[in-house]
Amino acid sequence: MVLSTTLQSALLRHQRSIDAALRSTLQKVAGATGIAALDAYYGQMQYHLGWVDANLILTRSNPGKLLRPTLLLLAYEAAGAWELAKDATSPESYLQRALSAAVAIELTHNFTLIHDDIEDGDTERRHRPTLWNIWGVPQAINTGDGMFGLARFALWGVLENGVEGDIAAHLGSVLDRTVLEIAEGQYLDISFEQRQDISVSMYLDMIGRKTAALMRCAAEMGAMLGTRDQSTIQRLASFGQAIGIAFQVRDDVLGVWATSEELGKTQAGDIYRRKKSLPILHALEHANSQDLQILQTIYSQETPMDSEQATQVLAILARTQTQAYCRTFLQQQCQTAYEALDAVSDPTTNTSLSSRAIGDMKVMIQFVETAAY
Ligand SMILES: CC(C)=CCC/C(C)=C/COP(=O)(O)OP(=O)(O)O
Repeated sequence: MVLSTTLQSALLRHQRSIDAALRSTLQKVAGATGIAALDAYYGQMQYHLGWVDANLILTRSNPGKLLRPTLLLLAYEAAGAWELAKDATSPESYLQRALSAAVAIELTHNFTLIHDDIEDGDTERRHRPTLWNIWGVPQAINTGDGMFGLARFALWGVLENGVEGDIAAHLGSVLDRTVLEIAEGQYLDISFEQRQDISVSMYLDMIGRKTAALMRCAAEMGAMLGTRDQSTIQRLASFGQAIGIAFQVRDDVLGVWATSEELGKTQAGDIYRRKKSLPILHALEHANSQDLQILQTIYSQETPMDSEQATQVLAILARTQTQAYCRTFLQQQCQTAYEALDAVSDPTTNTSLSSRAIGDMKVMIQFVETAAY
């Protein structure tokens, strides 16, 4: 994903704190094992996170976007971390309350990616060999499991950082429920590959679980750490859900219509891969009988799609006005996200900290929205 400079600066603000908290969480657990034979186990986690190379040698780190934990910290600020910030001893010390939850979110995300790469048989992620590709499937499954355990373990760090017991327990239940939802989404996604009867609404439900649930969870957990006001928590959770769906649909739109320069990969790549993403599902629902037959024939073949077939598919997408549908849908999600944030903004009580966080979250929406024009 190529990020705009405004989005980059919004993401950058918390990147260093999240990165440091992630590293110290992993180091604490790895350092406590007492046996050198386990260094390579935690080394695999570090490899997946981009900190070391395949020989477990420190590498010039290219930290991921840390989008989800940043979302958690922004929701925390937006929801009322300012109350704590007022008494904070240093400008950033109020963040401490939320950092363990931010780490838990990022580790949860990465454990699902480790397992996803195995399930999809993907040999590369972020331009590097995947974990299973280097260390084999059994060890990669185990490292993914360990990272899930570490994510849950990390969350309880909130108890050492002033978070009340009832809130900590609730955070745990929201995170666990979300992992279940992500796995439900993944189940649906995999099962859809074998089916020809997937509707747009089934697809939207699936991405709501697989992709948006963790963004909603991040925003909801951040809000829960910042306030006890249920309507604020719900609004930020809705924002997370809407932007999560929008991120996925943006990906779907770019996967079909972005130019190669915009995408950095093959144009219409999702068509060539026969990916059942939103555009194709919309076209299947709206094509006339002749076009439907062409689509079904092309999509049921096992042989690689050639450029003539891809052109035919693109022509059907044009006849079904699928691009306009996707763009309108994307705009609607962005609108929902903006409205949720506006409902959180209260000019009479908001401080500069929460206004800045809301501003940064709006930058995220603007970034997603650009694919709608
Ligand atoms: C329970 C599990 C394993 C869930 C996987 C969740 C997930 C978001 C996978 C990545 O999705 P993707 O396949 O659409 O993205 P990518 O292109 O990054 O693989």
